[in-house]
Amino acid sequence: MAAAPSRCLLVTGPPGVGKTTLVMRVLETLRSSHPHLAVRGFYTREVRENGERVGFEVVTLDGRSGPLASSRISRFPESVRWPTVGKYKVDVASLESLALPELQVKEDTDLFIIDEVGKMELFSSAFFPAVMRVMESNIPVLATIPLPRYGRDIPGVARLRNHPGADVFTLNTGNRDTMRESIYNQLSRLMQKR
Ligand SMILES: Nc1ncnc2c1ncn2[C@@H]1O[C@H](COP(=O)(O)OP(=O)(O)OP(=O)(O)O)[C@@H](O)[C@H]1O
Repeated sequence: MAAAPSRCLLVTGPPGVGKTTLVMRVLETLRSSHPHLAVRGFYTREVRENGERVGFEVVTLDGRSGPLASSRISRFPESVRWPTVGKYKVDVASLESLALPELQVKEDTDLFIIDEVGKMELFSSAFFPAVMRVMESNIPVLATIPLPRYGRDIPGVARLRNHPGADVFTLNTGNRDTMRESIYNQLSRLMQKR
């Protein structure tokens, strides 16, 4: 008998390699082949003004969005010490209000999408425990994580990468289309069992 496919699929790769694009395309294909899937989760996308990246936002899979981080100082009162990543200040409360409800483990969910578990998201002390509960549930999950920098993972990310139930897919521009097919096939098998 073939081994059961892993239930936690983690996509990693250098910045801009196409992790979010892969996740969204896999989701679109899954939704057309399995129209009744209950998918929950979120993805993050850039916010651009006049061609310049000025921040990131969180978008839930049911279409709600809010800020994740911004380089526009005016959004952030000086009186508060905001966590920062590079030039961006991170709006942890906004992330939590959108992402945490999406990560609640409910048995009527067929698939979780978590894009991404990165430095900004991990400023929320509630975020990583919520991701771990998803990883340890019996519900399939497709998540993105950053590559280690200078050979070191962000601490929470290392736990996900080394999770016994996880398959890690490392993207580069040469393999991202075949990776997408493998990930789709693996998730499709998992969806048939649900
Ligand atoms: N398979 C692909 N073929 C052609 N272009 C692609 C492909 N995947 C992604 N791209 C393009 O590469 C750019 C970056 O893609 P994407 O945002 O998905 O990368 P990412 O790895 O999620 O980035 P980040 O590390 O910033 O989160 C986008 O402009 C996207 O259209």
